[in-house]
Amino acid sequence: MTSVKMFREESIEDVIDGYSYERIESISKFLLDRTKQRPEIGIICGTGMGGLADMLEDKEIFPYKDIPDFPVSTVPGHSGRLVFGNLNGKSIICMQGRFHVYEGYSVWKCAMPVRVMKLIGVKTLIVTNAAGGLNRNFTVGDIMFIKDHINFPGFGGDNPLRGRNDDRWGPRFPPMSNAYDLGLRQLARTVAKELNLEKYLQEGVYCMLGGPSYETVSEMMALTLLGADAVGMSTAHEVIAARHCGIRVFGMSLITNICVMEHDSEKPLANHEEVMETGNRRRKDLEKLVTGIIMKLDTV
Ligand SMILES: O=P(O)(O)O[C@H]1O[C@H](CO)[C@@H](O)[C@H]1O
Ligand SMILES: Nc1nc2[nH]cnc2c(=O)[nH]1
Repeated sequence: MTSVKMFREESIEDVIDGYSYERIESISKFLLDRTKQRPEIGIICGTGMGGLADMLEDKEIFPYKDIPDFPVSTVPGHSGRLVFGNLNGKSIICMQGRFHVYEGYSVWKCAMPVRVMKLIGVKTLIVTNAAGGLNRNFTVGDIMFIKDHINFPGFGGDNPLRGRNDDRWGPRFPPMSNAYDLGLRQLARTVAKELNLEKYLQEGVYCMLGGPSYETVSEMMALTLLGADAVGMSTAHEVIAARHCGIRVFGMSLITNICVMEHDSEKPLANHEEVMETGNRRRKDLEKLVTGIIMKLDTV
């Protein structure tokens, strides 16, 4: 009996080249031929934060499964659609669902849509995620502006830029020490103040692990020693791809659960239902914050 393959198998060329420039160009052309939007702002929705795409007006929706050569989303809380639309007159492209390495995709494949955004014309990327709070001062529902990341898979060479470098995207060895734009963070802080959201605000370091298992107690303690304030399974690869091709980045984590750093504790364990529930509960404030930032983007 023959089995049905869901994914095109990766050839050795794929592994070395990732998605070639031309392959990504044809995906962006497919989209540009089918939308009237010409967005300069991109949004990636974290788990349970798909509402950020729902708030767009005049939506044009492309399910990932209908975009040639695009991966598909497999995680609850990630709808799997590219949504184009307007937010108070500004043209936006939004990934309502991202790709994670634990889904079985290569890290360069997970980051590939960021390059599609680049060829579509995106100049600023707003990246959001759900994350576990490691910092003792954090509370469930806090919003952490990301000032830096620790790309744990990258320590072992699992970097989205691995493989042949195409200079049309950016240099072989891009700096990453200013990945999260200071001006955008300052702008976001001003907007949060205006919206009375200051009490939820945190700023810190996001650590990306491969997942899908949540952390052991000893792993959480180790991450804290390394200087991480929040932990998740995404974002760093997208930000690296964005910075490599010159897109400026604002990132924020919704603290959906607090990491329990005691052995043999009887406190509830991390779970995806809590992660999605917190996303839903905090959705309105996140939407107001993102809208406010987008409205003032021209000022920085
Ligand atoms: O990072 P996002 O996609 O927001 O989701 C986070 O939440 C999921 C785990 O509950 C993981 O996918 C983790 O990365
Ligand atoms: N790795 C990890 N990812 C998360 N995503 C949301 N919460 C968590 C968490 O506690 N750990």
